[in-house]
Amino acid sequence: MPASSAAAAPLVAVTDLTRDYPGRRALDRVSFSLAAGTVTALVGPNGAGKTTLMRCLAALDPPFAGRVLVDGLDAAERPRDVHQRTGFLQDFFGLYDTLTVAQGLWYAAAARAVPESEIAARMAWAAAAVDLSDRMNQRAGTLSRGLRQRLAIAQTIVHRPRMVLLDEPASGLDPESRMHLARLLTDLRTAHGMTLLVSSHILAELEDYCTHVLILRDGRLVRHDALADAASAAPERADRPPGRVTVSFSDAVPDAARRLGALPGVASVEAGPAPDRAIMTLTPATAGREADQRAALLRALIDQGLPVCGFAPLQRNLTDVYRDHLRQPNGAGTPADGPGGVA
Ligand SMILES: Nc1ncnc2c1ncn2[C@@H]1O[C@H](COP(=O)(O)OP(=O)(O)OP(=O)(O)O)[C@@H](O)[C@H]1O
Repeated sequence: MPASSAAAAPLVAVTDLTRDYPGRRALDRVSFSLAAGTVTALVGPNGAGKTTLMRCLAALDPPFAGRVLVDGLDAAERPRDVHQRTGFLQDFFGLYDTLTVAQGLWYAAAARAVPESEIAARMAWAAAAVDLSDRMNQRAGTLSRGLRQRLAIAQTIVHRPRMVLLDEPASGLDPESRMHLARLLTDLRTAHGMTLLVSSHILAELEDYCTHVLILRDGRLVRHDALADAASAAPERADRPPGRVTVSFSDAVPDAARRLGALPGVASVEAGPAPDRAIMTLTPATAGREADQRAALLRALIDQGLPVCGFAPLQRNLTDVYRDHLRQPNGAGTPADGPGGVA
């Protein structure tokens, strides 16, 4: 269990959650918990069950079997209480086109039982969070696709929920708005203590703000880890991905690919992105000997008289972790509730 999640009490506890649609099992005995104050990337191929899981957590769909607890409340028994603690941005969200931004925010806050005396302050906060403060009087139906998305996010968080579920929140946003969204989600966690579950097919984007990753495949949970642990814990198997290092030189190195490729322990060399930089893929090392292998390579670079000014192992990122799991038969990775799981 990652140390980072050990101390915090779980805000969400899911046990053996199973959900069927006619003729199809969408979730199959899914168990995990989300520590308060974490941001979890929910990833998996199309049809893996991500939206179904979010709907069950949001107490919109009752489980066929199993249990969902949010803040200690059973979602099947107390759905309205769970609604008040939850903000859910669905992938196909609806807005009332004839309402202005302010009216939409007021309606969302009132529907989530925010006391009337607090609604104006919450509306101002949510509008500022998504950079819509100057459009309070514009009708939703006249907003662009990206602005509608931002309004929907503001409506999702206006009641300051403890748990926020966002299904593809970045779709339709321009690059600047996506960066803004990443900052907002980080802020919701760090400044407001919210717990977030975010699905997206753009893994690089999730990496900017997620602390954990949860991988679903065919309705089953195949991995749930703290992101740093998931990225460093390559599974012990024959096709374990080799290590990579990035090396910078203070001057361009002539004939770099040949010279670097001839060094001991180097399997291949990618030039660039600049002429004074290279990415080197190492030959497979015995588990636990990767650091020795890198030390030997650094010594060899210096012995060759190469002007090394930077040398760093390339971290495996979320994309690598995900690709790893897709390569395994039936997507079987570290069991979600095994040693690598998050409690
Ligand atoms: N209303 C429904 N009736 C029948 N089957 C459904 C229904 N909703 C979802 N399913 C099926 O349940 C499975 C899980 O669907 P879900 O929408 O949860 O997947 P997802 O991971 O969110 O997919 P995507 O990435 O494409 O949005 C899929 O096989 C889907 O076809």
